[in-house]
Amino acid sequence: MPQPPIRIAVAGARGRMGRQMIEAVETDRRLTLAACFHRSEVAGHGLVSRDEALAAADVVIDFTTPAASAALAQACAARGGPALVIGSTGFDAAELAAIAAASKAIAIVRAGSYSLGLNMLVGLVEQAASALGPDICDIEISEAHHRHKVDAPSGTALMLGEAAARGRRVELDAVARRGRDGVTGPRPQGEIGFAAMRGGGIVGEHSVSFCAEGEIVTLAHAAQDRSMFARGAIAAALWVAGRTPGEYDMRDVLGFDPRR
Ligand SMILES: NC(=O)C1=CN([C@@H]2O[C@H](COP(=O)(O)OP(=O)(O)OC[C@H]3O[C@@H](n4cnc5c(N)ncnc54)[C@H](OP(=O)(O)O)[C@@H]3O)[C@@H](O)[C@H]2O)C=CC1
Ligand SMILES: O=C(O)C1=N[C@H](C(=O)O)C[C@H](O)C1
Repeated sequence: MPQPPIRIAVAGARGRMGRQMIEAVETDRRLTLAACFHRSEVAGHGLVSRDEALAAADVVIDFTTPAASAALAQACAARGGPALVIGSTGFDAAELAAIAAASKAIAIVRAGSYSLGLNMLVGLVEQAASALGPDICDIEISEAHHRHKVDAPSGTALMLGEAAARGRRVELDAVARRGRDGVTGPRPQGEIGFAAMRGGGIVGEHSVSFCAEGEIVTLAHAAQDRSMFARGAIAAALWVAGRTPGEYDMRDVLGFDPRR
C-alpha cells in the first residue's frame, strides 16, 4: 500500500531557509506542503497562523531564531504534536532546556547543520582529535558566513568543536576559546579555538586545523548552495514523522554514528 504523503508545515516561511524548504517540499512526492507560517500572529498572503499550521501538519520544519524555535517546541509539545525539525542556531542554555523539556512530549530533531557532507566531517574530526592529542596538536576551528548571519560561532562550528572535544574526552565548555583580542598570553595547552568571519554572500565554510610543530592537518567543508541543507532537513522530517518522543540529531537520522 502506498503511504500517504507526510504533511509538512514550514516555519519562518519568508526567510532564506524557509523559502528553500518550501521549494524542496513542493518537489518531493513523499511530502505535501500543508501550511506555511511566519510569525505566530501573521496570516494571509499564502500564510496561516502558527496554531492553524500546527493543526494541519505531521512535522514542522523550522529555520527561524532560537527564541522562536524554543517557543514553537513548547507549543507543539503542549498539543502533543506535530514532530519538529529544528535548524535554527545560536541557542542559549534556557532555550536548549525548553527544547529538551518539549522532547519529553514530541519527537524533535535538532542539528547545527543538515548537510550530509558536514555530518560525515564530524566523525573525521572526532577521530583526528582522538589520535592527535593536546601534547601534539592545537585545534583551531574557523568559519565564514554571509553578512546577514547573526550568531557566532556558527552552529556548525560548535558541532565540530563538540566532536573534537569528544575525541579528546573533555567537555567543550571547559576548553573552548571563542575569539581572541588584545594581549591574550600564550595559548594554553588543550584549548579549542574558534574564529568567525562575516561577509558578502558566503553560504557557509568551516575548517578544523590540527596545528603541530612544523605541520598542520586541516579538515574542511564548503557549502555551495542552501538547497543541500533543505535536502538534509527533509531526510530528518521523513525520519521523525511518527517517531517516539525524544531529542534526536543527524546521527540518529542517518542511521550511523559518524564517530566510527
Ligand atoms: N541547521 C542548518 O543546516 C542551517 C541552519 N541555519 C540557521 O537557520 C536560521 C535561519 O536562517 P536564515 O533562513 O538564513 O535566516 P532568515 O533571517 O532569512 O530567516 C529567518 C526567518 O524567521 C522569521 N522569524 C523570526 N522570528 C519568528 C517567529 N517568532 N516566528 C516565526 N518566524 C520568525 C524571520 O522573520 P523576519 O524576517 O520577520 O524577522 C525570518 O523570515 C539561523 O539560525 C541559521 O543559522 C541556516 C542554514 C542551515
Ligand atoms: O546562518 C547560516 O546561513 C547557516 N547557519 C548554520 C550554522 O550556524 O552553522 C549552518 C550553515 O553554516 C549556514
